[in-house]
Amino acid sequence: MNDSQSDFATRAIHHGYDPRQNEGALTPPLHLTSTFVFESAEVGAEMFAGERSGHFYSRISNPTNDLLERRIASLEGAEAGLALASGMGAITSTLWTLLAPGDELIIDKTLYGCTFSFMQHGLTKFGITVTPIDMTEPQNLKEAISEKTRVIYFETPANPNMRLVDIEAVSTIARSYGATVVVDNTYATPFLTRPLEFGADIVVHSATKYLGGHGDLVAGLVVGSGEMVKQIRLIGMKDMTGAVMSPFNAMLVMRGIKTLALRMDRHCQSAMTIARMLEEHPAVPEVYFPGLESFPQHSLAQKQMPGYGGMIAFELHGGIAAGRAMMNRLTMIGRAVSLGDAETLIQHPASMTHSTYTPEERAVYGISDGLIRLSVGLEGIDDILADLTQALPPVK
Ligand SMILES: CSC/C=C(/NCc1c(COP(=O)(O)O)cnc(C)c1O)C(=O)O
Repeated sequence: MNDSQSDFATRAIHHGYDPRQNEGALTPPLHLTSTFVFESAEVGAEMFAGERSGHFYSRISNPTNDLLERRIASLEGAEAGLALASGMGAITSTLWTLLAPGDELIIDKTLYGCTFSFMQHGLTKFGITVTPIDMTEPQNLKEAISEKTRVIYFETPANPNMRLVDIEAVSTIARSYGATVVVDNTYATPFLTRPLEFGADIVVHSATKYLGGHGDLVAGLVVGSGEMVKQIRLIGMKDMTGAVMSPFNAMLVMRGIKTLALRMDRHCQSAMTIARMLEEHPAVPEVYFPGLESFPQHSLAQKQMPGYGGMIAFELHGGIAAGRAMMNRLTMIGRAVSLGDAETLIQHPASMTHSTYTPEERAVYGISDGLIRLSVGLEGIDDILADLTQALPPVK
């Protein structure tokens, strides 16, 4: 861990909380309350009118959630944050706030399945033009963007095929048209990439993944400018989706974030080792991992995510039949969707997380039928390697 990462680790544990202001309690209090009592009727009216700050109903704000929001904002280098019920809650609350009929949303062609479905099969029903492009080539954005473009959205690395988007290049183009850049930073986390530092406007997370880090919650987060986050809170979350995070989950996400730096270091180390093993294995023709010199965007990875993360995608000779057989031979690694957990997990995007894409869409959007996705966990690296090696087709 370098100095800035050390500072990151400290803020992940301490930012925004002082035990001396909480009767010495080492950990923040959990405010399991739906509503808050007004000291007078007038104060209640002032709060609803936005003339007085404070909490009055947990669908709008809650003190436990508030601390998580300030902490994730600090880690992402943002003015403000917002806690939501799920990653999809974060994404939908954000886009319902930013978009209106007649607007255009330009997306990268590879997104998490439900995100793609919300956009391509959802927003389009409400008069919003959704334009998928290969955003790994900024020139494609220059050709696609127009005065109607309101939002540009992508994941980097993309779930599931690991493609990277040059945040700085895309943000520069977007800014010249006044379009808002929204980056889903679930795969990298702010430990590796802080998109706002490269010019993005908003970051969304499935906190279900690395931030919670223990497979025991579903949650989402948004960070951005104070004004932008206020709009997403009061329009998108409060009124359009209602996708609020329970204070209990906020407490669990804050507990997860305390060890994020440690866990990401280990995820990165183990994934690098496993990616190299897969690259050498004769049964594996393709491995997609930003840390490999053979990765097409390796130099962009070095600029944008110096630790390369814990996610790997690969293919086997023999396609999905060989992939399924391999997955079914695993004994420790779990056959499960989701990612970023202590447990190593493996799954088949085409029939699982990305089954919302039609086969034709998958072919266009870079999700091959044989692709396998691996979320490298925190088990002993020798045990992960041993399980993978015994499950892969034997080396003749
Ligand atoms: C049913 S598949 C399990 C979920 C998976 N992904 C979720 C996800 C979301 C949405 O986040 P939630 O709403 O917290 O699940 C947003 N953004 C990204 C990059 C994601 O990967 C998955 O296994 O790829």
